[in-house]
Amino acid sequence: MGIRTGAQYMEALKARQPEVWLSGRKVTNVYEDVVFKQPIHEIAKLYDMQHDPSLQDRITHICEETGERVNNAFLVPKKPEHLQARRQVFEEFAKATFGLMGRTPDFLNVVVTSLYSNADFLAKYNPEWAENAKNYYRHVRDNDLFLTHAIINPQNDRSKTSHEQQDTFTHLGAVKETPEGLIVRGAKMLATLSPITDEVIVYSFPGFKPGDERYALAFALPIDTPGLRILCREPMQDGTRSVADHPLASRFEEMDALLVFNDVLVPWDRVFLYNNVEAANLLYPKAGLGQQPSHQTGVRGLIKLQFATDVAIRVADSIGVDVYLNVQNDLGELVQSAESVRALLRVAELEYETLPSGDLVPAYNPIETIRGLLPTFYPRAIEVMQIIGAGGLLMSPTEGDLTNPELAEDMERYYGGREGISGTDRIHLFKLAWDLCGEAFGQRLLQYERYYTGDPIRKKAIFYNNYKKTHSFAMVDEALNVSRIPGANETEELLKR
Ligand SMILES: Cc1cc2nc3c(=O)[nH]c(=O)nc-3n(C[C@H](O)[C@H](O)[C@H](O)COP(=O)(O)OP(=O)(O)OC[C@H]3O[C@@H](n4cnc5c(N)ncnc54)[C@H](O)[C@@H]3O)c2cc1C
Ligand SMILES: Nc1c(O)cccc1C(=O)O
Repeated sequence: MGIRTGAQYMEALKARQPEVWLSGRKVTNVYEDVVFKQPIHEIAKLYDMQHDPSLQDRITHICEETGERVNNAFLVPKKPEHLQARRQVFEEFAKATFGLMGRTPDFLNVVVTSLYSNADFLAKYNPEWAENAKNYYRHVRDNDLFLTHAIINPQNDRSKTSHEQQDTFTHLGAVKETPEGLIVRGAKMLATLSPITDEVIVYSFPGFKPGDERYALAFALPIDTPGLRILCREPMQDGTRSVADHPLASRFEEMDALLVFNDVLVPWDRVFLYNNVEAANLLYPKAGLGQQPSHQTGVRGLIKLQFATDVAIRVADSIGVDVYLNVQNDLGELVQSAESVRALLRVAELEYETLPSGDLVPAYNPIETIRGLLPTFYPRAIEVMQIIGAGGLLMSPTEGDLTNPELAEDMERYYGGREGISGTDRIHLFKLAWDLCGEAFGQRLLQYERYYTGDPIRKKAIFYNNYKKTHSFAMVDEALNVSRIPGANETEELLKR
């Protein structure tokens, strides 16, 4: 089939009935549910972009294996232009959502592509796992599927490993093997957008200990597989808030969910890893599951940071406060943050690494540096927006007030900004800013940037340890050697005199 349209994506949603729980009710029709309607629409637009003649060649390509047109997220980069092609789809999808939707289809499609291109890693442990991963990639690519993922154990007792939790099956683990496949039980989080996806892929960040064998798992399933329960967090939008009052929150909310597997059958051909602590711990670093998606997260994160920066600048300008040095200083800092990320991304792509397989990946140090910086750059952008908008952020009336003729004069006189900014302009701008920096929606976006890539502190520690292991420290050695040149100390003595 190759690239789907938005309508085809929505048809697939309508045909499915996953077990979704939301605010104490079982959702009987995901497609028609008010909470999911708008996000479904936003995802459908991305699928339609693949058919837009002005974008198609930028974000899709003809698959060598099938001759069909597929998304660039499925491209295995073999030359620098492929890396650029992949970036183009990340960029276009992120621009269409202002970088606010982190788990658009391109994100996990890169993860699956990475599993495919690193299938040799799996083959070392079990050739069937490698074949399964490769076939799964083809299935996702050729049907243009939208995946969610759940790679984190629920936060029960983080000081204990999976097999040490009070209940054997709190964390997702294998119960038994059957001729058809594995039976799995327990929970995983934090499956963003899961109710409106086609399939789920489950694997883990490293951290397994001996004894955790049953939890060392990786597999994929259709989202409506019997026994798979999706427990949504409280929605931030009820689907009825207007686009005028909440221009971002009403459109881009990504539902997060806990997945509970109640003795779910995973067919053997969907198992990518099982019962092997070493393989599970090495999967993320050795199968490119960090370095390849980080290209998508870097591009998307940059666009989100640029958007927040631009909103902060427009807020400051609208009320004439960017004539002040302190405000210019804060806004200059945000622009420099965004420029730093933009430069790092460029370096990561230009100084790409070539793997032994011949595949190209963005350079590790700069791409990983982006991941280390975004968890502080983005919250800072939001803080600056709050500081500059100050009390005005809490003064916005509603669309109802704006459209009531009796209030029209007040709206223009008291809500207008500096000369040239009407009351209506300023109200709309401040509502946009409040969605980002005040609403629960905006707080989730901030939490996302802090944690989407795992614990930022442990991630930075891993980065440092890698750096230390691979860096030569030649300058320090050179400086030490010079000071040991015979007679060097005598020269110093002479110079002192
Ligand atoms: C909005 C959002 C969307 C997300 N979407 C997804 C998704 O779609 N799929 C998915 O799988 N995951 C998703 N994640 C989950 C994300 O991967 C995790 O939040 C992240 O890995 C951190 O894990 P945790 O939340 O369990 O925090 P924890 O690991 O429980 O950490 C909690 C705190 O304890 C500290 N801590 C915990 N353990 C240690 C330790 N061993 N050493 C030192 N300090 C420790 C941490 O520093 C942190 O401050 C999402 C997260 C967010 C916030
Ligand atoms: N955050 C990630 C995720 O959820 C899956 C795969 C990779 C990452 C990452 O940031 O490296």
